[in-house]
Amino acid sequence: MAPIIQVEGIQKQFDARPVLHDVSFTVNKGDIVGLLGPNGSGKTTIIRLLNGVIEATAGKILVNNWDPHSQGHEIRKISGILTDGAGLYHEMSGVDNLRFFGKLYGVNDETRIQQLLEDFQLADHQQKKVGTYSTGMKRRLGIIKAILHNPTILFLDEPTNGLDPEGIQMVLQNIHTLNKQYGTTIFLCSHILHLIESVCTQYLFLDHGTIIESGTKSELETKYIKEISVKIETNAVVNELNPLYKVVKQDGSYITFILQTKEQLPRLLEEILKKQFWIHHVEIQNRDLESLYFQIRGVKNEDR
Ligand SMILES: Nc1ncnc2c1ncn2[C@@H]1O[C@H](COP(=O)(O)OP(=O)(O)OP(=O)(O)O)[C@@H](O)[C@H]1O
Repeated sequence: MAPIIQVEGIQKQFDARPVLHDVSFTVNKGDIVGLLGPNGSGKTTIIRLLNGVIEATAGKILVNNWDPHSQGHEIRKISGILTDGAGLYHEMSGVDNLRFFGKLYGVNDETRIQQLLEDFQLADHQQKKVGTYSTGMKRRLGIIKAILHNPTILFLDEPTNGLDPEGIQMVLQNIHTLNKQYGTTIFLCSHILHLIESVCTQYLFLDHGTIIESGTKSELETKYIKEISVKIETNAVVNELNPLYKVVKQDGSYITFILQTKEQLPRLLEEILKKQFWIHHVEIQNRDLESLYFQIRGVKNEDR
């Protein structure tokens, strides 16, 4: 896949205070990239740099082969962006906001506007002033505004902030559909790791203004997760199992094992069943994105 975002040796200072140091990464067309990092690590700053809202102190950025600083208007034509305030006009109704931004993007498609209002369950509220909307409603309208012109690249800064579980599902579903149907490249940052885990294909880990790690979940798992912690609901008698499977906890019918490789898991399950014990539930505990996040940050902090 061809790269659509190329970032090389970016530095950014605000009032001589360095915020980003030597940030480099590439995003390929059609990827859904999650930029992860603690508060203040520079995620929003990166999104603003990619859109040409602010200028880098040093380094090179290309978005669809355009320089965001001198060709930001080109980038904005093919991209959608959702940021904290969403840039909505509070004195205007929801639908008028969309008509206004639609015109700016050259999209005068009332059918599309109405369809998106339906999809994000805002159709009944479209005539109300945006100032009267709840946080979640503003967020959903902001997302419609960002995707109205069917962008090639979508930048989402904390897209699920302020949304209820239904709203979160709506947004994640839409991200997925856009990517699958149109091959939209999506660059998002979020703190809610278990939510973005279901949509992202690649991750960038940012810490103190530096990308400390990147890759697919499977690449990162292979690199960082050395042991697998698995919790099994079973009536197995531990002494009757191969001692290779280390038991770290037993709580009623829940036994937690530590395995050295993922290949050991089917063997362990097979052994339990062969010995005529039952298994009701199996849960791998340390292979989720959150575990990876802490593992990576821990390892990198030790290296410092
Ligand atoms: N316009 C600005 N002027 C001065 N400092 C700024 C400006 N914008 C951001 N910063 C500083 O840059 C650092 C990175 O901010 P940024 O908003 O990019 O972090 P973030 O990772 O998005 O944080 P959060 O998770 O809290 O949204 C912070 O210390 C912030 O205070």
